[in-house]
Amino acid sequence: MTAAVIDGKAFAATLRARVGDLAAAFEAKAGRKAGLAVVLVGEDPASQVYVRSKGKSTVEAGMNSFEYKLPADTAEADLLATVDQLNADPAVDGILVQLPLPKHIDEQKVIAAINPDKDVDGFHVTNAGRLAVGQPGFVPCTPLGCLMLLKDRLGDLSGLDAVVIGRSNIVGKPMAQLLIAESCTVTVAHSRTKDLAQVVKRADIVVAAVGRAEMVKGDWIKPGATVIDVGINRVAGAEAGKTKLVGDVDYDSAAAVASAITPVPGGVGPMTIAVLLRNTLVAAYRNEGLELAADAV
Ligand SMILES: Nc1nc2c(c(=O)[nH]1)N[C@@H](CN(C=O)c1ccc(C(=O)N[C@@H](CCC(=O)O)C(=O)O)cc1)CN2
Repeated sequence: MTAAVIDGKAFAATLRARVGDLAAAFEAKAGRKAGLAVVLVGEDPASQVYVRSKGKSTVEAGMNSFEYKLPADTAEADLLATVDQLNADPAVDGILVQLPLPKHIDEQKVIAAINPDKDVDGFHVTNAGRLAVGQPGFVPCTPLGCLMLLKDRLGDLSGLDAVVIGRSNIVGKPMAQLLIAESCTVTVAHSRTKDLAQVVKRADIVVAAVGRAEMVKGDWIKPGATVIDVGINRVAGAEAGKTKLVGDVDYDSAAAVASAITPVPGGVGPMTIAVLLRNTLVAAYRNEGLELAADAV
């Protein structure tokens, strides 16, 4: 079997276009644009790229982008003051603090300071709780993007066996919650899971979010399974001095067994920013008390 390639880049472009249409409708109804504030602390090169891309995509979708670039030695209290200021700003519907933060800043404290109704990253404990009990809130962008790709590919997920490899607050745990809500039978595996290969072999759906380059091998995959690779690992390329991006899944061996698989790059990654725009749009509608159909975006 050669797996179908799940084209996250194309899906994300369609989602961004839909958000753009609804952002225009929002502006017509509310008399203002939806707004996303992104805060970057420090000069991590990858974070700079992501933040630039978020700003550009936000503007392209017809929303306002507010960028705050703070030096790496910013005091935690000053970052918290910036978050407070954004919480109080009615032009700001969504707030995102780019992670990782410099080591001297307590990430959990900063996330806790964001108004949950502007927390378009879905990282606040209130939104984690809402997801766990099935209340409306914000769901972290990467796992929600994975779920959109899965539902687009498979339709109804109920009754399927799903294994999520990784238990982070940002991907693994919310991914498991989303799959439970879709009536999958969910196993959360991680670095200490015994017989990981055997656990993965049971799964109709594999979501790899473990952060280890090409760890999941093709002979771990059940024939016909759908494989979602969340990993983004930079490794040495074939040419001396060159690097390349690979996922957490050994793509070639997995693609020989799976029925469908996301590539890296071009799979889950582009969905993260598209879903961020979607969450910001939803925040704007909610903040203005405007109706947005549940299946609109
Ligand atoms: N506050 C947040 N911080 C971080 C998040 C997040 O969702 N919220 N996620 C990641 C980084 N991230 C967005 O911030 C992100 C990662 C990857 C991509 C992406 O499109 N990747 C491309 C490859 C890009 C490349 O060439 O390097 C792909 O996979 O095709 C977008 C956004 C950590 N921090």
